[in-house]
Amino acid sequence: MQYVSSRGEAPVLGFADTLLAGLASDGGLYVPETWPVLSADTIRGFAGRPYAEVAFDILSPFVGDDIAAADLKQMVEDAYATFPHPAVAPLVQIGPSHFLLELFHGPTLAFKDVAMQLIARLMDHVLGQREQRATIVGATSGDTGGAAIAAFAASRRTDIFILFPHGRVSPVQQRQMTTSGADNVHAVAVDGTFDDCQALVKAMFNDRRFRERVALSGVNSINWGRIMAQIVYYFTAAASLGAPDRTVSFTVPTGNFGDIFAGYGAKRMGLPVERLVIATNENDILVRTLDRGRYETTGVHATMSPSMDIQVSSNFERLIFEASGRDGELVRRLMQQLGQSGSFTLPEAVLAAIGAEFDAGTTDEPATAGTIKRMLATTAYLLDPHTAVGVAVAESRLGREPMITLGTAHPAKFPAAIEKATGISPALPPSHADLMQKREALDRLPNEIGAVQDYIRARSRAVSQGAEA
Ligand SMILES: Cc1ncc(COP(=O)(O)O)c(C=O)c1O
Ligand SMILES: N[C@@H](CCOP(=O)(O)O)C(=O)O
Repeated sequence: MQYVSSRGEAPVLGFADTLLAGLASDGGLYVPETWPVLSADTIRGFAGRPYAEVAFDILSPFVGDDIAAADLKQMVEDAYATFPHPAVAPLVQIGPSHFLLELFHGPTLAFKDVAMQLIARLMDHVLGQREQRATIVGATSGDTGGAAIAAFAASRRTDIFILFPHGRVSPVQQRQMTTSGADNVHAVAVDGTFDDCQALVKAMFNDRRFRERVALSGVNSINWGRIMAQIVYYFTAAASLGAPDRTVSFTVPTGNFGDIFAGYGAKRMGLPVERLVIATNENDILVRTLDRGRYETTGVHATMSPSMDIQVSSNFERLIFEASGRDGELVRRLMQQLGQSGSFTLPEAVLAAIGAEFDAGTTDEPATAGTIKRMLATTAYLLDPHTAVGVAVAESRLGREPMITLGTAHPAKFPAAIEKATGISPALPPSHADLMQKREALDRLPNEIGAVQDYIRARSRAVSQGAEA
């Protein structure tokens, strides 16, 4: 399988190079040159099979010959063995035709573990084959960072630098990033928002000299490996409800648009999906864009679902590329306008193509808290605030087909918000029992690219070893 950039100017790469590249050299995001399509019989056959087996079948065409099948199989099995739940991503019924896909049974209690546990293994494998080291950078609004650190702390070939917005992540999220004790892990609190952290990461990728010097790689959902791994659970969930003989819809709590783009990918691969519903908190840029065709950043609001406090939704670029018939020149122009003025307007045909596949809805803070409280009272199910945004939006869009809302985090990651909504303070699972007692290690940096690059240059072993093992 080959991968092309959404901006059309970067070299076409194979899977292993795409995985290590993170962002394309023209600033675009990689997508597969063609979407593999699975037959109805293949999809039907996923029902009831172990998650790791289904994952191997779905991921194999994306990986192609770059990794031997036996190695890929082993890495997939090892990745999902870290999930204590036997189903990995179980489905729970919360209404007559409404289901929750619980994606938070991994090591850091968030859906990010599903992809991160796998791509850490894939990257170490590829780096090992090449006898190289890499410097991983990531921006996080809370969950990506913890999941990446948990997955890469055991890596022998990477140093990982995670930038998070100072004071804007929950205490549990912060401690998941600052207490690993691993010497290849660097947690950095930046004086800024998540969007600032993400802009710093993209600026580092766009600085060719720096990128080459430190052998830069990324683990945000700008990396195709993340999206690829997240496609799998759309298939397992839908197949368990009767797909392909029954159509389903998905509602996805959305920030950076990676998770819902994976749902779009599943649809392109043949999964019968009626609607993909984007659910946002008060940071509703995507809802406004689908309504009016104008993508316009307005400044970020802090909410009780902090991991979705995002304005620049990176993976929307991948969708524009697809919805425009893969017009890299258009994507380049729109992204340039976004950089210059903080906004762009979608051509009507592109907006119509997006509207044909996606719905979007937003919910405010009182409604999110009300949903957590009501769900607890009526079903004894405790939602985390991000999942609650999804449930609130999904409830206004239930149709004849089953609706699957993605449960993206465990409520115990956000105890203050849950306690405020319900009066209950959820306990962390036993795997996290000593988290709040562990010693923290972090550094604080200004929102300045020079300061961040100096920090990384001084600590990356890819630099001191000339990007070689
Ligand atoms: C708990 C939680 N829910 C939802 C999201 C939004 O997912 P995405 O950024 O892929 O749209 C995130 C962050 O990405 C998250 O951490
Ligand atoms: N919500 C995310 C933001 C980064 O998203 P990613 O999926 O692109 O890594 C987080 O929790 O950090």
